[in-house]
Amino acid sequence: MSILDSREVGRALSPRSFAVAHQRPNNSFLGCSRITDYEVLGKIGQGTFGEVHRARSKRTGALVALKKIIMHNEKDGFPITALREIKLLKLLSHPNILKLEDMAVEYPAAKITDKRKRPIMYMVTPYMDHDLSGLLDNPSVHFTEPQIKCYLFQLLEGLRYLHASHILHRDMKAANLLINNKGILQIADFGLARHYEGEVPKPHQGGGEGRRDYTNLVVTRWYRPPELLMHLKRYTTAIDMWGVGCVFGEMLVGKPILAGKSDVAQLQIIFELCGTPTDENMPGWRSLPGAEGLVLPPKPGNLSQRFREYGSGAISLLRELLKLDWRSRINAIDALQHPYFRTAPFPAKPHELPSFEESHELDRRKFHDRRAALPPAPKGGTVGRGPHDGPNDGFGSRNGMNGRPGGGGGGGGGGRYGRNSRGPTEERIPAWSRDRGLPPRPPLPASADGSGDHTDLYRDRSDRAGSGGTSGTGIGTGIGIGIGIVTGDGRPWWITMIGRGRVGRGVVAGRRFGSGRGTGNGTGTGTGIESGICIADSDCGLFSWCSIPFRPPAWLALGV
Ligand SMILES: Nc1ncnc2c1ncn2[C@@H]1O[C@H](COP(=O)(O)OP(=O)(O)OP(=O)(O)O)[C@@H](O)[C@H]1O
Repeated sequence: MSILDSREVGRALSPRSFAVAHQRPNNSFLGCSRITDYEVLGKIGQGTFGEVHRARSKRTGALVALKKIIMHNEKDGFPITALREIKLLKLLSHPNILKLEDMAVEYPAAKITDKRKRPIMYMVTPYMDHDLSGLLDNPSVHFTEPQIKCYLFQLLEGLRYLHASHILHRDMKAANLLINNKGILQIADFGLARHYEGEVPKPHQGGGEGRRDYTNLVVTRWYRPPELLMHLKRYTTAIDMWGVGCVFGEMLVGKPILAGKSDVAQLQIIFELCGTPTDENMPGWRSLPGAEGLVLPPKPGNLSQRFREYGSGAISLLRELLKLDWRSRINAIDALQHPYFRTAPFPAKPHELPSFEESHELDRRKFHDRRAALPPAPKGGTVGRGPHDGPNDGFGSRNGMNGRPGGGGGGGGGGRYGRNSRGPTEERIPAWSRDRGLPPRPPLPASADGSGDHTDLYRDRSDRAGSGGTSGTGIGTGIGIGIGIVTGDGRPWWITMIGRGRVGRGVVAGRRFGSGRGTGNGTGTGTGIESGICIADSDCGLFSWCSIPFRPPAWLALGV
């Protein structure tokens, strides 16, 4: 059965079969390069994750973005959230999803004085000229309706693909939507994404019912739907659709439409816009844990009033996206069919859109002073902006590239990929919010609460924080020998290595040598030897699996 067939019947694929069914073409992922294969041109983002740099591939001349994976505490090993982001991105292939093209490794300097022992890994993606949040902050940029429709349509196309592929993004927001000067929009930042085990959305059926519990500590507050704010754990793809509604409204008015300063305030302003919950517009809301003690006199929302200047089509779609009832909230399939896209003015074609001055989170600072009315900065201070990265700085002075001045700037400790600079319930403000007043991400849970979301990010982070549980992730160097199966067309092709490791399956980067021979279109055997670094997720068992392409130059593969 093809992946499409399985989507149609809505069967929840296991993560492994999902991965197998989504295997990207071999030539779409370079493998693992050295950082010196790229010429670093400058920093474009500094978030909680660390840094994003603009760079040029010395091999192809193409502009790329390098996202550094920070390891705040080397003992914790390679962040599991980064592992998941890499694994998911490597599997996905859609024009509206940011493509992971390569991984780049920066090895520590040989000098004895260099305390850094571990290599630094960078995710390599195509360079995009803007993120939507930065673009909206640029006072010289004014979106037209055809332009908004064009971006929104692409966003929905990307999300339809993600949801049909059983993936929840869980951090839908303007800052995570990248746009280039060819008018293409791509969904980025899969650090909170995860495999979704419920049924995939079907036409005219909204988001449907959830099948299992996940943590509700996801989604940046201003884009967080009411069911999450009221602690629903059995949520669905509808949580991303709420975020689309917030982004749509933001494109219309030019700034975030639901900028709550606390979770309680967030619910309040949602109810002002969408009306207070009732048994009709949000069935079952009273039994949500977060609804306890809420006394809400029925009150209609002011959405039509607030958005009246944008016309009935926009209001109607916005209303569908911002439905309090997550079960009947419109899904991406139906949103793409909404009359809004079929009435004049029609969506622009991407190539018709104007190009703009680059707008990234660091560029945003230059717009700050020019901006008349910024939304107020949310509470929370700059928590999460942890200590200096120290040995994990990257682009070390030995290669003379980019030269982060004296290691200054803090490197964004304690972000999604780290944990040590904020308390378990603290929230933090990403770097970009300093300029635009964007909200903190969800707080870490006080404890792993056994919600059943065993593979969840926060759950894993709290495990790593020492509450027991698994032994964490690891990174190590080693050499391995494996035998495996070769599939292909008679020529050496793929071999799946099974090797014993200190850590479980995960990212393996290094040089591999091997040989194998397939029989026709069937299978065969092969042997191989690998050396390099292995970054893995220790809750996955003792054995490491890696598929090794023998066709150069791809010699990195992610285990699934
Ligand atoms: N491929 C890219 N091209 C251009 N800019 C990029 C690219 N990837 C990321 N950026 C810039 O870096 C910023 C942060 O990237 P990303 O969202 O992936 O990291 P993050 O750690 O998840 O950030 P945060 O947690 O602070 O939202 C983006 O908002 C964008 O401005």
